[in-house]
Amino acid sequence: MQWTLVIPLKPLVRAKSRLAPTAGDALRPSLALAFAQDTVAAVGACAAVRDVVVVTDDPRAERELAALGAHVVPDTPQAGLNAALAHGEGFVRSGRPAAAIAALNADLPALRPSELARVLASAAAFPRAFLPDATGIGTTLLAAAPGTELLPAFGGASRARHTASGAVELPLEGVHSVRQDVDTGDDLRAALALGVGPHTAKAAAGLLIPD
Ligand SMILES: Nc1nc2c(ncn2[C@@H]2O[C@H](COP(=O)(O)OP(=O)(O)OP(=O)(O)O)[C@@H](O)[C@H]2O)c(=O)[nH]1
Ligand SMILES: C=C(OP(=O)(O)O)C(=O)O
Repeated sequence: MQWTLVIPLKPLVRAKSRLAPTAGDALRPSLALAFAQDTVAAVGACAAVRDVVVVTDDPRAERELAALGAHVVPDTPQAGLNAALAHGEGFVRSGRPAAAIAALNADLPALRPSELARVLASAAAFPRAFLPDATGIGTTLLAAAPGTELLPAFGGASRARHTASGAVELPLEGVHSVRQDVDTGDDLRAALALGVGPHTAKAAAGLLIPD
């Protein structure tokens, strides 16, 4: 099965607010963009991915992510992450009603194409499936097979919400790079230890991240 990935991204000035103590307001937008660039580049290099749709209103992100091959769709006037994902899903399925769709966070700077391919291959066995984040509280990926609505319920404790909504939690080991989202300084340290992509490596080079 070939997948269309839908990746939501907030305007960069508002993104990654929980990284303020680590990055400060001057660096944070560039760091958020770097995470998204490394995420989109890894997704584009995954053999199981047909195409990538980014939902964002940010002009700088639009330019940089389109240069990596993403199709960029403006956000919906309806606020919030789940509205943005439903909007991206609607855009994709208005052209290809039978598309297999997976929503993926834009803050996965250590993402490896081979691990994403394993997750998507496993998701293909279910109508709706998801992968919990590294903390075990949230979600990094939610997949919907052809003919199934995505019904995204991201934000905060979304693992429990996705389970309650009937999505199957993928019981995978060894896919750390797909689970390691970066919200805090500790998350960034964990992602750097896994090995981040070139954009994040450059953007994070000047940061002092205590052990
Ligand atoms: N298009 C779009 N993307 C969103 C929106 N809200 C959150 N996102 C994206 O959804 C993913 C997870 O978001 P969060 O972790 O809640 O937000 P964040 O900006 O990454 O971090 P915080 O500011 O620390 O909450 C990230 O890729 C965000 O950029 C929204 O309203 N529209
Ligand atoms: C959006 C989510 O996560 P966070 O807010 O922790 O990035 C989520 O896990 O559903």
